[in-house]
Amino acid sequence: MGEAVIEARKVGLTFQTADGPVHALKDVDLRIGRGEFVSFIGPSGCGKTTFLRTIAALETPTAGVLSVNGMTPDAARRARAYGYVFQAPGLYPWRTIAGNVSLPLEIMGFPRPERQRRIAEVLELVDLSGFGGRFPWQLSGGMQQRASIARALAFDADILLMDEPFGALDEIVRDRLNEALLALWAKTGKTIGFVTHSIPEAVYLSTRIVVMSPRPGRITRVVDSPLPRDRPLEIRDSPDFIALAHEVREALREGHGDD
Ligand SMILES: Nc1ncnc2c1ncn2[C@@H]1O[C@H](COP(=O)(O)OP(=O)(O)OP(=O)(O)O)[C@@H](O)[C@H]1O
Repeated sequence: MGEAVIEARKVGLTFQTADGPVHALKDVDLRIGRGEFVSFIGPSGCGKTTFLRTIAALETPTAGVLSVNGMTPDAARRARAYGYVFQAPGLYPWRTIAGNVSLPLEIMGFPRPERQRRIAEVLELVDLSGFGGRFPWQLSGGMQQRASIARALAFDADILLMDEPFGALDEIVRDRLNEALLALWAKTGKTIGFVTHSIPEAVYLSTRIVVMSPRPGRITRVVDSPLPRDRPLEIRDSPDFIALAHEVREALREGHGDD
């Protein structure tokens, strides 16, 4: 593995709630190298979202050390080290697609010509050229999610964090977006952290799959993918793909067994 972009050492996070402490993460050790595509998979409540949020400085670990591009997550956030894609597209209905993509650039003070150049570039990357003038409600769910990916790409961060971005979409659309995401990853060389509930999605997309288990949320297995980086959708019928999916399923089952 190359240079570490994200490094977690014994990271823990305990939420103090009215019902007592909730151990959302415990002893999470992980090193993500530049250009990797790492998926996080596990049952509901195992801390996948919480871990992604700690990387993005949206939560603060209560134990251990976490670094992003060699900085604290908070310093990395201020240095615009990553784009974040949420489960729902979260586009402003009163802004056009181009206007939504433009928003982070406006906040960061990019001059108008630079904003226009970047908007055109990222809309092309997600195959939405020609839709910049439309409003979110004029687009399908899959197109809206592509627009939210464009917004996360607009300021060209090296890291893309995605929390179940395709969970709400039907399978055909999801397949297409999975293919598009791999193409984008190949083209941009970004480091991607991706949360999913779907074994086939994790296996199709990832160079490594991190299997997590709840109570307390922890990593129970990290599975390296032997699949080539160039992956047509048909690869899902190959013996290597099926064996890998089986391995991830077994790891999920073992994690459950410890409860
Ligand atoms: N702000 C919070 N306050 C208290 N508890 C929280 C908070 N955020 C998350 N939790 C708890 O931490 C645990 C991990 O939650 P998290 O959302 O990270 O799980 P997840 O694996 O992403 O689940 P899902 O797949 O359902 O999204 C859960 O028990 C959850 O209830």
